Amino acid sequence: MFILEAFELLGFHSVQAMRFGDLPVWATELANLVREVVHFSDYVSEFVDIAASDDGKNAYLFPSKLLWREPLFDQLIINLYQPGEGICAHVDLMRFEDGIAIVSLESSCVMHFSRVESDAGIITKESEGDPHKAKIPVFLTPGSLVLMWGEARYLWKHEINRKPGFQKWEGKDIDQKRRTSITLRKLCHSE
Ligand SMILES: O=C(O)CCC(=O)C(=O)O
Ligand SMILES: [Fe+2]
Repeated sequence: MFILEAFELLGFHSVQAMRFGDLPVWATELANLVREVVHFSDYVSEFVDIAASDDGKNAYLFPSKLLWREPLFDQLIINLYQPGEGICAHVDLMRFEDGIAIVSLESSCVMHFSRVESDAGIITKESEGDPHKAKIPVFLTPGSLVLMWGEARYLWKHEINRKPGFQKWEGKDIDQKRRTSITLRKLCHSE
């Protein structure tokens, strides 16, 4: 992928690059791909874990009012993490609208989700008796797409702790390499 090569040529290590407004052509293409994947998710629904809609009648990866907004995204962040580097638990800033996409590249990793509210109830077996500690692990391989909207965007924090001992999947340590992520969001515009 050319962005990664460009970073290498420039000798970047840990980097965060941000872009607002009109996205570069490749990012617009990426956003179109996200839209296409979601739109045609019916075809792959048996392979992916699709969240139920608010009314429970339909299932979708992104609600259609978000999917068909224009533009879908107008802000871009590229994060480049060296082995051991990650991102602390957070909810994305409220200046961004609902509906956030993250493309995860290079090193596989585990992203953990935890409830913002401590009294949210029991979430996993492990958390029984202590919902404050509930963390839901999500394994991201190169090319994984994370879509956050509704509860996942507002009521859950996400984090990637790549400090030694924290990146395990199925009992094994994940081999830590450089990781790059591309986050696509839409800024809230005052009416
Ligand atoms: O690197 C990631 O996958 C997460 C990035 C993120 O959460 C953010 O930029 O807000
Ligand atoms: Fe985030």
